[in-house]
Amino acid sequence: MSSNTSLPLIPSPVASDAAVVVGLSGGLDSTVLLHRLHREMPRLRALHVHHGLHPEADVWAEHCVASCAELDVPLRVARVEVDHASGLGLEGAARDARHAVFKSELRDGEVLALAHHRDDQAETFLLRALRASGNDGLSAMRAWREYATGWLWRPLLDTSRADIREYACMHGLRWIEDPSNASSTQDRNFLRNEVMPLLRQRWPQASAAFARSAQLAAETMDRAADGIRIALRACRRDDGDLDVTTLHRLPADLRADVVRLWVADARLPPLPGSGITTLEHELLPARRDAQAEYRWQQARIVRWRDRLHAEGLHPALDADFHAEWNGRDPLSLPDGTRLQLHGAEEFDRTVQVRARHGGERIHLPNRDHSHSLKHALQQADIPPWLRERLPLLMDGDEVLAAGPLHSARLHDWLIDRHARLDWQLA
Ligand SMILES: Nc1ncnc2c1ncn2[C@@H]1O[C@H](COP(=O)(O)OP(=O)(O)OP(=O)(O)O)[C@@H](O)[C@H]1O
Repeated sequence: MSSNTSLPLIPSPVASDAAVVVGLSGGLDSTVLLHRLHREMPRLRALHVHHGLHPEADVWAEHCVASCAELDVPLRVARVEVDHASGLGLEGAARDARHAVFKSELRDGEVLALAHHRDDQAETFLLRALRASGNDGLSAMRAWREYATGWLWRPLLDTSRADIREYACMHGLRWIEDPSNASSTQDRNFLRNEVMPLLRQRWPQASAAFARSAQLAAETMDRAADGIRIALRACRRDDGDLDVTTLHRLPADLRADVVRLWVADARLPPLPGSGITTLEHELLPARRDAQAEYRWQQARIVRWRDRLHAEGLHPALDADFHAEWNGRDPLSLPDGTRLQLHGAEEFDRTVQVRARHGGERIHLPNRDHSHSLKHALQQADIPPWLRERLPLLMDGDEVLAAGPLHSARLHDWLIDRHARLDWQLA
């Protein structure tokens, strides 16, 4: 450590008098970060997300209250419900919930400071390398990047875990040990508890070396970014999807970089090596009418017609979901979809919103007979990733709408009133 009492900080991305919010878990790293920042940052506050998952969760929150009171730093404790059925695993769901809170709590221009350090960086680098990531993934975590309407800053990213611990002891700080860190079931804990100690026996600087490689990958990525971005611009359609024919014309190396940058722009996790292989061997050569996809870490790329589409996986609307709606106020569904009626006060009578069950029929405008909804959606060129998750607007057994597709009755009703029905999918 450079001095016994001070830890060097990576400079903040914005002016030193910017408002900073420390993400405070109550563990060693963020307790040290809070202590280290409190004298330096005149506008500092802390945010603790109470996940309510652990029997000791209240103790962690109380510890954060006490640490902040001691330093006279304002603290907000935000409680969240973690979605156990999200398919992300409990850790992943808690992380998602935490970031949702960070984003909603952050005010314009505020900087969120997280206590990731050099050993975290080394672990992230190794985890990405084990998924055969390219430079985007190997860049691991950035010391700062734009985040929500402000910034995310990792001031301790160049600092080792040992130095953080030494600082805490030196200043008599108290923190809470997370008991789940001791179990090596999780990949990251396995690296931390079993692999890294072994590597350090032979290469004492192993963590620093991996973190340095991450930084070199980030620099390579940044240098090449301009050329890749120009190629990406040529391949990207107005709706954000990639045009397969244009993409195919690029040399394979550049194509891989373009797809990785496109994925990064969509704020999805870095594409593993197997993603590029699947792209080359399955998605690009797929028949135009086939529907091929590649999934990784709660994200997917779908090939449909001449397009590649990338998105985070959305929890599907429950098959039993059912809501009554009079159209007066916007309706938010549990999967994040939002429905809004514009230009009319409300429907003549309450309608229902539910998931598709299959086998439904719809009577379209200017047609004599009803049609299978499945075929009607295909005919309307609605992409499969939307088709899968469009909820239905029903009047009893009659389908009034499936997303942008309207029945003759709803169509006439909206025209009469110069009204409009909007669906926003999350
Ligand atoms: N419950 C919490 N409330 C507020 N901030 C938290 C909380 N948990 C973690 N943080 C902040 O996030 C940082 C990273 O924590 P942790 O490594 O557990 O999270 P993560 O988001 O899963 O990280 P990773 O990106 O390494 O997977 C902590 O150092 C702390 O600053």
